[in-house]
Amino acid sequence: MIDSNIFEKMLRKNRIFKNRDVLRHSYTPEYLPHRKEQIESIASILLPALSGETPSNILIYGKTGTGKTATVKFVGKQLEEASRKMNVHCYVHYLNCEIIDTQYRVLATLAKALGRNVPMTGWPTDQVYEEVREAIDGKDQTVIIVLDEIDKLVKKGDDVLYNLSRINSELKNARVSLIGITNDLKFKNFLDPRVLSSLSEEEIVFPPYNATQLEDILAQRAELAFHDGVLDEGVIPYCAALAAHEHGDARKALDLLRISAEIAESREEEKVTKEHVREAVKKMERDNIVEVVRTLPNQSKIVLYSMILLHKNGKRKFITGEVYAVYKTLCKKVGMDVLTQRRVSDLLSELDMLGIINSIIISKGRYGRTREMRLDVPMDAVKEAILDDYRFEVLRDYEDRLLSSSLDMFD
Ligand SMILES: Nc1ncnc2c1ncn2[C@@H]1O[C@H](COP(=O)(O)OP(=O)(O)OP(=O)(O)O)[C@@H](O)[C@H]1O
Repeated sequence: MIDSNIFEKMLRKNRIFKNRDVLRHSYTPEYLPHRKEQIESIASILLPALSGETPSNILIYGKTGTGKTATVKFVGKQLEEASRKMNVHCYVHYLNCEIIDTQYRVLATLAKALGRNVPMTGWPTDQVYEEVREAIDGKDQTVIIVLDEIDKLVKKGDDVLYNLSRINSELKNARVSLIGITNDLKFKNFLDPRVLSSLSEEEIVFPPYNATQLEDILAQRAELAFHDGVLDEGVIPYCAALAAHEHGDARKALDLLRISAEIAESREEEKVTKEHVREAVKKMERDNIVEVVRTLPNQSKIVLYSMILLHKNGKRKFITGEVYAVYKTLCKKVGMDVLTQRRVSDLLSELDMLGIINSIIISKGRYGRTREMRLDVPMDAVKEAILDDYRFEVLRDYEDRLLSSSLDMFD
């Protein structure tokens, strides 16, 4: 029998997802359960925009995944819709300051959004600001500028916030209102007090979701994302409970649900079960640790790799001296400076704090104290993350030899 088309075959197997995109971070839902209060507060602050008045600036804060961005985008869309119907000019411009993170970029992005031809580098900042001011004041309009992750802008010491918070005094025809969003309240301490008082004319807090609220959010999204009857009964409550336990983060809850379903799909199973959720948790933890390992300084990577070799050699607990001996050999192999044992001990403390190793301090009576460590990571994934760095590639060939030579000394 001739095999049918590969895509058709794959599509037939895909019985889980009806629309995977609605579980992605980029999707803005049409309806936001449990954010009625926040939606109404923001809308009532912005309402004057529809009658040609200047809305107060708003500072919004709350932990990650509490729906700040989704809510502001939702209200912004509704405002633009209402203004179109009423024939008034209201526009919302959304900027993510994690990406657009300097005064110049903020102004140039705004200028472009307002139809001005400004290059993304090269002009004097004053000139770009002038373009923005002119473009805004070109007609009777209200422009709402949303600065998401506003703390990223402040940390770079930019005074764009100062300029934007004063722009209304230089406008004749138009009005500007700012909405700052952050999950880092400490950033207020770094803010110019004049900017702070202007920006926080109104403050709105987004509390974390509890498990029941997360269940509603997941259920609403699941209806769009999955074919009927695909989710086992306990799956949504389980994802919601796990995410509620970790700061009530809706993004985490949605990720858990999506990854659980992807695991079921990849195994060509017809239902998503709690077992898939448990595996999704492990996968997310593994991915997190691998991400942390990738960003470690090189010296820490070598220290960690030394422990992986010890572990591979059958050792489950090790002390600093043992790690140090392997570390020294590895440093020579990759041509890196050898740090003192004292420094390596500090690096071990850092790895402990990051949760990559587990260590306990053991008292040896009059011989002092020593640190006993165990590795607490998905070994192969972490090893690959370290060896991914081309400078450490060489260790791959040496692994077996290093194991037999450098560990002899502990026998
Ligand atoms: N009430 C809700 N109803 C439906 N989906 C929601 C709700 N709250 C959050 N979400 C979804 O959860 C995810 C995270 O939300 P959002 O990006 O708005 O959080 P945030 O508070 O801005 O987080 P961060 O501070 O990390 O940027 C998004 O996919 C969003 O669509």
